[in-house]
Amino acid sequence: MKDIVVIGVAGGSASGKTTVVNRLQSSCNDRVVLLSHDYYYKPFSELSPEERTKINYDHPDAFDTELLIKDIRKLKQGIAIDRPVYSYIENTRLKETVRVNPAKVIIIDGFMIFENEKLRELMDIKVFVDTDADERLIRRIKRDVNERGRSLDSVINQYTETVKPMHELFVEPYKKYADIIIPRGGLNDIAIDMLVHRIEAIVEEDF
Ligand SMILES: Nc1ncnc2c1ncn2[C@@H]1O[C@H](COP(=O)(O)OP(=O)(O)O)[C@@H](O)[C@H]1O
Ligand SMILES: Nc1ccn([C@@H]2O[C@H](COP(=O)(O)O)[C@@H](O)[C@H]2O)c(=O)n1
Repeated sequence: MKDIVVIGVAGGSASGKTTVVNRLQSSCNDRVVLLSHDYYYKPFSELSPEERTKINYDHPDAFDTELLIKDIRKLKQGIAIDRPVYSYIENTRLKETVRVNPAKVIIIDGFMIFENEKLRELMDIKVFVDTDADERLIRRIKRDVNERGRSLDSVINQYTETVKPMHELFVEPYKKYADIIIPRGGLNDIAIDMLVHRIEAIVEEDF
């Protein structure tokens, strides 16, 4: 039996990670499972909803990365997990969980997944989705206003106060660990096709 392969997909907020991962998943169907670092945001349930809007969500302390590491290790041992479900609208974890069964390829996505050494060491292939900051900001404004229930002012304040400075501390410096860098994000067909072929080759091997 071949080892399970873990692929990490990092890159700044709104760089196109989800778009890349969805395209990888749809080419490889149920042979690939996805765990997003964002599922593992701490619930901060001891704080009021108002207090939770003020948290720095771009700092490593906002995540329960130890739980993600434990869950990846279980999947690698062939054990199913129940992963958390996170709401960006309520800024907390929901009560339900989602069962994730082991698969030959595990994709981990998250803007700062290369920052944590223990997490990084679990990854066999590291991909960084690289998109200019101005494009990421425009995409983030549209997404957070349309999908995450945020006001324009709150998105701009959060970006200048935490997202941008934390990106410079915890995302950009760790790009050097990537094996593959995808410029321009989710619409880079050539880079995504190459990755899909690599993953297809892995899942076609004898299990
Ligand atoms: N190449 C692109 N051009 C324009 N918009 C894009 C592109 N790639 C992604 N988007 C949009 O930008 C937003 C963020 O993309 P997403 O894939 O969710 O990024 P991430 O997972 O890195 O935060 C989404 O609303 C998505 O539809
Ligand atoms: N309650 C939360 C939790 C996270 N965020 C922001 O989400 C960004 C990460 O998601 P991407 O899909 O953009 O990688 C991160 O930059 C956090 O600022 C939030 O706004 N609220």
